[in-house]
Amino acid sequence: MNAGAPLRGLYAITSQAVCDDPIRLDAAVRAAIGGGAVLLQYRDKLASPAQKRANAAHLLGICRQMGARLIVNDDMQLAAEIGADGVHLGQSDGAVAAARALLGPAALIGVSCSGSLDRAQAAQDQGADYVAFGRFFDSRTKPQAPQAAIEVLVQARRQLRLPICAIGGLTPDNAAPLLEAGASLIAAVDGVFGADDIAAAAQRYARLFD
Ligand SMILES: Cc1ncc(COP(=O)(O)OP(=O)(O)O)c(N)n1
Ligand SMILES: Cc1ncsc1CCOP(=O)(O)O
Ligand SMILES: [Mg+2]
Repeated sequence: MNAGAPLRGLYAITSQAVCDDPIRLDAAVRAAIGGGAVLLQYRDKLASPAQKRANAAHLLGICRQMGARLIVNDDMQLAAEIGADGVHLGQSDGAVAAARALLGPAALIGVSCSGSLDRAQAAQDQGADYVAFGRFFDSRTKPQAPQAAIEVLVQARRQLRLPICAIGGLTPDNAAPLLEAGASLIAAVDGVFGADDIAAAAQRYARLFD
């Protein structure tokens, strides 16, 4: 995916299990991008700062080689240090303005909005590049995340100009209505990285965008 290409397609987010083993991480991410993921998020809640830096830099190399873009979860400093394409910010991960000042005008800054249009409007006003809503379904990765209703996507599409990402329990079999409702990015952890055949799983999501 070229810098500046529309934010549309499969957004694969690393699972903790793949992050915990650098060799497995390499193979899994290559399979996900090979299968069609256009964005990769490095989400790793357990590694040491040094290991995270090494993993993130390694993933950036894979993304550059394979034509995907790398977003770092939570940590704008790490995104800046390795020259990632962007950062994903939840409610306690720092401000959009701070990330913009650190990462520059070309960086992709995503913001979690759960089910809140007000948060999404604020994120857009502050200069975010995409907003993420969810979880929409049961999620093995984050079962305690608050549930959002599909209708929020319809309203967000009407109200906002930013690309909309849907997340939370999304599979190739349940994601189509979310695209119809207004999402242009489908984010998945377990559906991609929990699959026996990661490339085939990614391909199934990617076909939703044909
Ligand atoms: C694409 C995308 N959407 C939402 C999230 C969740 O972010 P956050 O609320 O900060 O929770 P953690 O992922 O940090 O546990 C995300 N990471 N990516
Ligand atoms: C990080 C996050 N934020 C809301 S749901 C979720 C987890 C998504 O993972 P999965 O695709 O496995 O449900
Ligand atoms: Mg976060």
